Amino acid sequence: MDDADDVIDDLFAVIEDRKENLPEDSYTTSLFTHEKGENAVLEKLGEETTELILAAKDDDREELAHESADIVYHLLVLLSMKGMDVEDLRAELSKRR
Ligand SMILES: N=c1c2ncn([C@@H]3O[C@H](COP(=O)(O)OP(=O)(O)OP(=O)(O)O)[C@@H](O)[C@H]3O)c2ncn1[C@@H]1O[C@H](COP(=O)(O)O)[C@@H](O)[C@H]1O
Repeated sequence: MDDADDVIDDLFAVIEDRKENLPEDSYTTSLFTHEKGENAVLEKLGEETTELILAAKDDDREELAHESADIVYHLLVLLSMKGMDVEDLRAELSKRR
């Protein structure tokens, strides 16, 4: 795997590190410690999915890529919150091939 292939695994490792160490000035930490609990990340996923749909309707490929990345990041945070791993996602996708 080259650097680009590693990017999702690397991002998940950063998220796991934030969960364990809760550094200040980290957006990821703010999600793990949010007073709304997991609802904060669920709300973000809802908002960003709406933004993704609007970008698709506008045929705005740059915005579509931006919102896709926001969704993948927040999805990985959600998996981490649930004690799941990026491997669970990979396994589920592989099963469907
Ligand atoms: N991939 C992401 C990532 N994607 C989105 N976000 C944050 O998610 C929030 C998205 O919420 P909003 O859509 O409301 O954001 P916005 O600023 O209004 O932007 P728009 O979507 O409206 O353009 C923003 O604050 C983004 O900074 C992310 N924050 C962090 N990461 C990754 O996580 C790593 C660790 O980040 P920290 O935990 O902040 O150190 C970073 O190095 C990145 O690799």
